[in-house]
Formats: sequence, C-alpha cells, structure tokens
Amino acid sequence: MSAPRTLYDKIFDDHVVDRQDDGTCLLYIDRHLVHEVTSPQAFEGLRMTGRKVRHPEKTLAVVDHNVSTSPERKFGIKNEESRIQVEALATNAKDFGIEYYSENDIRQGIVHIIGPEQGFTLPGMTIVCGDSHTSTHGAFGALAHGIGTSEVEHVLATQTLIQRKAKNMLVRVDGVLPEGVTAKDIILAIIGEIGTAGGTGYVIEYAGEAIRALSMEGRMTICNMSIEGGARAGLIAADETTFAYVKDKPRAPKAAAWDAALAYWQTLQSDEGAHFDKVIVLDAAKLPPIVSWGSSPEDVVSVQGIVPNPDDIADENKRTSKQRALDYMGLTPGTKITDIALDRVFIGSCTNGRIEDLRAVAKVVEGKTVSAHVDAMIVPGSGLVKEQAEAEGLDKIFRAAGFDWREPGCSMCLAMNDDRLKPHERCASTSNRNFEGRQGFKGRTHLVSPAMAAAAAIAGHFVDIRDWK
Ligand SMILES: CC(C)[C@H](C(=O)O)[C@@H](O)C(=O)O
Ligand code: SF4
Repeated sequence: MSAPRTLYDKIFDDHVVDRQDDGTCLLYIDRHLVHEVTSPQAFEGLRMTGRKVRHPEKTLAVVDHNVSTSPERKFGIKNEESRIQVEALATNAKDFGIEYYSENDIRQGIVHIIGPEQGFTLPGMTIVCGDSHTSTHGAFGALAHGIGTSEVEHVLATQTLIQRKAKNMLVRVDGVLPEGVTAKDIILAIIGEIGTAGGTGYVIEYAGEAIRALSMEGRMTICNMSIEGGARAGLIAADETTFAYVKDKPRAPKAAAWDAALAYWQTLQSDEGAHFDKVIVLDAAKLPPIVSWGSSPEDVVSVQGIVPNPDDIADENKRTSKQRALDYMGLTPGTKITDIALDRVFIGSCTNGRIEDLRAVAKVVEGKTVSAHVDAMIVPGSGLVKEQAEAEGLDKIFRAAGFDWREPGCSMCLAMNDDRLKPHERCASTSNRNFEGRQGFKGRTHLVSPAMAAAAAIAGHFVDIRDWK
C-alpha cells in the first residue's frame, strides 16, 4: 500500500513530467487562461524566438481589467493605454490561434468567472493564469495558481511549468453557518486568524461541514482569497455539488468522456490519514458578518465590533503599521463599525461577482432606496452573469433602488479602468484587496460580503445584516 496522500499530492503527482533530485519538477498544465495585463510581453517573447503556442485549444483569452464597464464601450475604449492593451490581446489571440472573448462577446467577463462558466475549469486539472486570483479555480478540486509573465511565455510555448512542491495545509470549517453569514465571512475570518503570511509556502485544502454545504459560488469566493492568506493555491475536493455545476457546461466532457472523467474525479480526495503540515479548525456557527477596518485583508473585525486600538499591540513594527493603516483609513480607535459612514459601494469582482452574489444583494435591497449620500454600483462578473441576472429581473430591482448596473469587468476592484474612488472616499466593497490606493489614489476600502455591502448602501453606514428587515 502506498502512503496516504492529500488531494494536492494527488493532482501534483498526476501532472509530473519530470522530477529532479533537488525537488524541482516540470508539471504538465491542462488549462491556461490569459488576460490583457500580463500577456503582451509573453507573446512578444514567442514572436522574437519564432515560437508557436503549443496547445492553443488549452488556452483561452479574455479582456477584463482594462475594459470600461459603461454601456458606451461598444463604441470603443476611450482611454489610450487601456485601448492599446486590449487591442494587443485581440491581435495576439488571432495571430497565435487562441480563442478570445472581446468586450462585445456575451461570454466575456473576469477571467476567473468565465473559466468555470465555460467548463474550461474542471476537477483534477492544473490551471494557470498570469493573475494571482487564479486560486479561485481550486474550488473545483483543480490545482490552480497565478504565474508571472515569463512563466506565461513558458506555458504558452511548452504547456508545462517548473514548480516545486508546496506544503499541505488543512483548514477545516466545522458546523453550520448562521443566517446572514456567508463564504466571504468565512474566508475573511480565516485570513484574520492566520494573517496574510499564514499560508506562505502552502497549498490550502478547505474541508469540513460548512465548506461542503457551500454552493460552487461560495467555494470560489473562499478559494479566490487563498492568495490574500499568502497560500500558493486553495483547493476544495470535488463532490456532487461540483459535478452538478460542471455537467453540460460548453467545454465539459460529454457522454462516455463524461463518465470516464467522473470516475477519475471521484478518486480526488485526501486519503484518510494523509499528512498535513499545518491544520486550522474554525467553527462556522460562531462566525459573525465581518468588516475589514485597515489596509490589509487580515485587518478584520465583527460588524458588532469596534475599530481596534494599535496601542494594544505589543510588537512595535506591527503597532506602527496598524497605526499607519488607521491614519490612511481616517478612522479613530474605539469607533463602532456600525457608525462608519460610506460614500461608495462596489458590488462585483472575481470574489463576489457571480449570480448567487447578485441574488443575495437583490434580496436585501428589493423595495428599498440607496442612501442619498452613497454612490453604489453593481458590476456583474461576466456577460452570462449579467444575462442571467436580467432574466431574473434583478437589474430592475437594482435600478429601482438607485444602483448603477454596469457591464462586466474587474471594474473598481482595482484602479486600472475608469471606475475608481476619489481621494478619501470610503467604500464598502465585495472585492478581495484593501491595500492603499487599490480602488483609487487615497481611496478607503472596507471588504465585506455582498449582503453586507447591499445593506450598507441602503443605510449609508455598516449594519449587521442579521438584523436586516
Ligand atoms: C493585474 C493582475 C496581474 C493582478 C493580479 O495578479 O492579481 C490583479 O488581477 C489583481 O487582482 O491585483
Ligand atoms: S476582479 Fe479584481 S481580483 Fe479579480 S482578477 Fe480582476 S482585478 Fe484581480
């Protein structure tokens, strides 16, 4: 009998093409997603050396970061820099024979939303993209992680990647989530617990009753933010929920190929007794809705809490950095989280821009009105999410409540397109990063779940969604 292995061990082993004595491995890559920001130099590299893309059919390109989310975008991108980057990807995709979703294609959207929608993302695969939030795809029991531009070129040319094995971490979330508490709150709580460096050198497998109970959307939210916890990737073993989501997706295997794939996918679980180098256990029943107060995703507190006091921190470096975060955020220690007033609300991103997120928002805001001093926008993660939301009449609910309903893209998750905060504007955001300047120069970001962002838009300040009527 061979030693018990983790899910990560199994997927890794199944993709090793070559293993050197020092542990350096060459891994086969099943799927490569490409966006406009990290690919131009990679394609340029291929051109300069006269190389082709090894497997165009295992590569999919989409524009997301730079696209405008205004309906006007069908008349062309105004911003010169963005237009050049978007046009470069269109040209590269054409020249190298790669399927490409332009901003006018219904299938366009954030790279980590469109992969799963198309069935391009499947269990057991190795998936890479020149983007840190590639960890999202781990929700399907796939080994998925971000790579740099030189690695993008390497994968384009060879369909392989040089990797060393990471360590195994298990995060087990037991129990049942209380009403109003979501996948976003679970992952924010985990990052609050382990810190942004807690996952460094690890691949995290999420397991336990609360994880099993999540939809694919919720699982993607969790795996998406593995990177904010410092991990190389996040994984959730595929199960009936996964198979039901994947089945009949455009690129999923069909007929006999489906049966064969399913038989393999069902073997992809951590074995009983498999070794994890680090184990964290959380009780879902004890989790509150969470709000970030600082400029790091680990700066989190319960919505019922207060802005913490850096003076209470013993470590001097940490104290200084948290004081700086408070100054940046314009917050005073001791302020109740529910007393923090907002200027902007952003609902979207690859963390929370899927249909289930929009349904949760609609449930909160139906028949209500956005606060007079809040500017609130909702950005579907893809054209298909937008189409589905509109088929369900969600756009009407959003518009009637005073939300701006936009075209798909990364939008105000990062200040790389027209959607951004003005200096000192304070925003409740469903995205994943709250670094200084992330949503715009001197902008102030508070990370929350979609339901919490929706309630904050209506009330004009944070409210405990568990009390929402
Ligand atoms: C622009 C891109 C390279 C970047 C990433 O790698 O994550 C972006 O998607 C982000 O979320 O900061
Ligand atoms: S939505 Fe945000 S986190 Fe996701 S890929 Fe785009 S910029 Fe990165």
